Amino acid sequence: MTDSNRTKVIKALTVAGSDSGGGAGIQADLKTFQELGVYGMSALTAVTAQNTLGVQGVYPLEAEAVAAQLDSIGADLTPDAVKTGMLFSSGLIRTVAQKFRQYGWTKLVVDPVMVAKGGSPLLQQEAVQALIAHLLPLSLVITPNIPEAEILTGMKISGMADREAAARLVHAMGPRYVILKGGHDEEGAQVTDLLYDGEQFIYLQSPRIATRHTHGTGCTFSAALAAGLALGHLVPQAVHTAKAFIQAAIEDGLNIGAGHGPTNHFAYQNRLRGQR
Ligand SMILES: Nc1ncnc2c1ncn2[C@@H]1O[C@H](COP(=O)(O)OP(=O)(O)O)[C@@H](O)[C@H]1O
Ligand SMILES: Cc1ncc(COP(=O)(O)OP(=O)(O)O)c(N)n1
Repeated sequence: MTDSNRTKVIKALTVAGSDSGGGAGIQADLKTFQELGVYGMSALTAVTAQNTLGVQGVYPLEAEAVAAQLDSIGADLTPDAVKTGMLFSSGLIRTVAQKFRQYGWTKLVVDPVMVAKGGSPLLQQEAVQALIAHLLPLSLVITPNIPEAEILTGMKISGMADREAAARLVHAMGPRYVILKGGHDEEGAQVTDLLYDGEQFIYLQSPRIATRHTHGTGCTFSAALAAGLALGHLVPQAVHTAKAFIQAAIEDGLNIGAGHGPTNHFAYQNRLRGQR
């Protein structure tokens, strides 16, 4: 293939932590990008020692190292969309936000990762204000789960009316779209993710899957969303694909390790290929 007849390569960037177990973080994001036909790039914020049993260690990188990775990408490889995951500290959040402004990366999905499933903190408490002040105003979409929305808004969420109220409050912090994910609401046979654009609510429902193999669901969902945006889809369309991607990935979850196994990043494409 010559340089001139190459088709355009769609690229997405994840700014997140590494999960040594491969189910969440950078690893989940890159697998998801690849499965959706998007070239994946990464800027690492932290290394975690992690497996299906939990998080055994968290080792954040220096802000200088994160800035250098973003500069290397910014100087050469413009991403078509960007997502953030684990950012750990207010210093890293300020650095990342400053680089996003510098390079004009506005197709931005913020997954406000705070705590891993086993309870280990992935964002320092004092960094929540930095997230609100520096990153939310830059974001196109934010994808909190229910506990994250409670921390961002300071309100207790119980029931759909509370979720709508919380989505309004988060929207007022700057993102153009809020997706308040419903995985932590264990009521009922359906899981409902709420999409709010500042005017109307869209309810994305899917059957609740009874499984403990849900490690990395939030990372995978937000990465699928970023991949869709990179491909040029509008937010409502990209959310539908992300929901289908995560549904398939949870349904075919991987029973590896002794704890919460990861979702199956192959599942969505396997189904499209008729291999299940
Ligand atoms: N048991 C489940 N069955 C079906 N979908 C689920 C289940 N748990 C989570 N999801 C989906 O996975 C995505 C992540 O949800 P959630 O668990 O709320 O976030 P997080 O992984 O960030 O804690 C959402 O799209 C949600 O609807
Ligand atoms: C390195 C790293 N980043 C993010 C997470 C949290 O991932 P999430 O998709 O919310 O999945 P669970 O932790 O809830 O399984 C993580 N664990 N590690």
